[in-house]
Amino acid sequence: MTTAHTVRKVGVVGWGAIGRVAGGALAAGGIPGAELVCIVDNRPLGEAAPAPQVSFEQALDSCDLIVEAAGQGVVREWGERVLASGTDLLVASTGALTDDELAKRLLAAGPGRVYFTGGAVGGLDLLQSVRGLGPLDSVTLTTTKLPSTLEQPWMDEELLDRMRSATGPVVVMSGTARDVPVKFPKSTNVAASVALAVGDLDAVRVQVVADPGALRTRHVIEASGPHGAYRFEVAHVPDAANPATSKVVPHAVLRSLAALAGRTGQIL
Ligand SMILES: NC(=O)C1=CN([C@@H]2O[C@H](COP(=O)(O)OP(=O)(O)OC[C@H]3O[C@@H](n4cnc5c(N)ncnc54)[C@H](OP(=O)(O)O)[C@@H]3O)[C@@H](O)[C@H]2O)C=CC1
Ligand SMILES: O=C([O-])CC(=O)C(=O)O
Repeated sequence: MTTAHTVRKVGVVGWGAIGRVAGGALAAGGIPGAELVCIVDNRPLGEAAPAPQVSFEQALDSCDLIVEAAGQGVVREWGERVLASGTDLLVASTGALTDDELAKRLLAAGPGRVYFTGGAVGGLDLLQSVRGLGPLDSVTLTTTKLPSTLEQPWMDEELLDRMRSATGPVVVMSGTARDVPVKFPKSTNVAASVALAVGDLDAVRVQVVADPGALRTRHVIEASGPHGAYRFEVAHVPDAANPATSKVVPHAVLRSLAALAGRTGQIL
C-alpha cells in the first residue's frame, strides 16, 4: 500500500515538451517523495536521458505511478493495462476520455487508480465543487491558439488557406467537449478537462479559434447556473519547442505529482 512516507516510483511516458520538463525536475529531486525511475518514448533518447529508457511492459514492472505525457492513443492503448497491473496513472491527454466506453473502463479498472492533471486550465476545482449545488445552465470554453498549432489532417484546403492567410481570429471549430478533443488531439485536451470537472461532455460548448496574433494561448471558461457565475481566463506562453502546448503544463503535472506523493501544504 502507498502511504505518504513511501517514495513514489514514477515512469514518464512521452519525452517531449511536457515529459522532458516534468521528468527532468523529478530526476533532479524537485518533488520530495517521488523519483523518476524510467522513461518510455518512441525514439531512442541516448545517454542524456536522466533515467533508463525502457519498454512500456518494463515500466509497469518497475513503477507504481505512470505519467502519460505522450498522447490520447497511449491512454487508449495502455490505460487499462496500467491500472490492472496495480500501477497508478496520471493522465495529461484527457481528450481520450471523450470515448465513453474507455472512460467507463478506466474509472472501473484497478487496483491502480487513474488521475487527471489540470494541465493548461484553472478553475476546475471550483467547477467540480459547484456540482454539489446542481447542474449549471451554461458552460463554454473558448481556446485561441496560433493557426499553425491547430492545423489538422482532416481540414480541407479552403479552411487551411483561411487559417494560413488570416490576419485576425478565425473560428475553426464549434462543438462540444465530446467532439472537439478528437478533432484536435494534441491541442484541445483542455475541453475534456473542463467536462471532467463539470461531469458532462455534452454540456460544455467549445470554440476553437486560430489567431495569428495569439502569441499567448488563451483559454476562457465561462459557466453560470442558479447558484452563481464563473469565469476563468488564462493567457499562456507556449512551449518554444512545441507551441501547441503551453509552457505551464509540465508544472501542472509536477503539482499533481506532488499531491500524489503526499506533500503537505498543498491546495487540493
Ligand atoms: N491537459 C492539458 O492541458 C494538455 C495535454 N496535453 C497532452 O499531452 C500530450 C503530450 O504533449 P507534449 O509533451 O507537448 O507533446 P510532444 O509531442 O512534445 O511529446 C510527446 C512525446 O511522446 C512520444 N510518444 C507519442 N506516442 C507514443 C507512444 N505510443 N509511446 C511512446 N512515446 C510516444 C512522442 O514521440 P513521437 O514524436 O515520435 O510521436 C513525443 O516524444 C499531447 O499530445 C496532449 O494530448 C498537451 C498540452 C496540454
Ligand atoms: O497547452 C495548452 O494550452 C492546451 C493543449 O495543448 C491541450 O489542451 O491539449
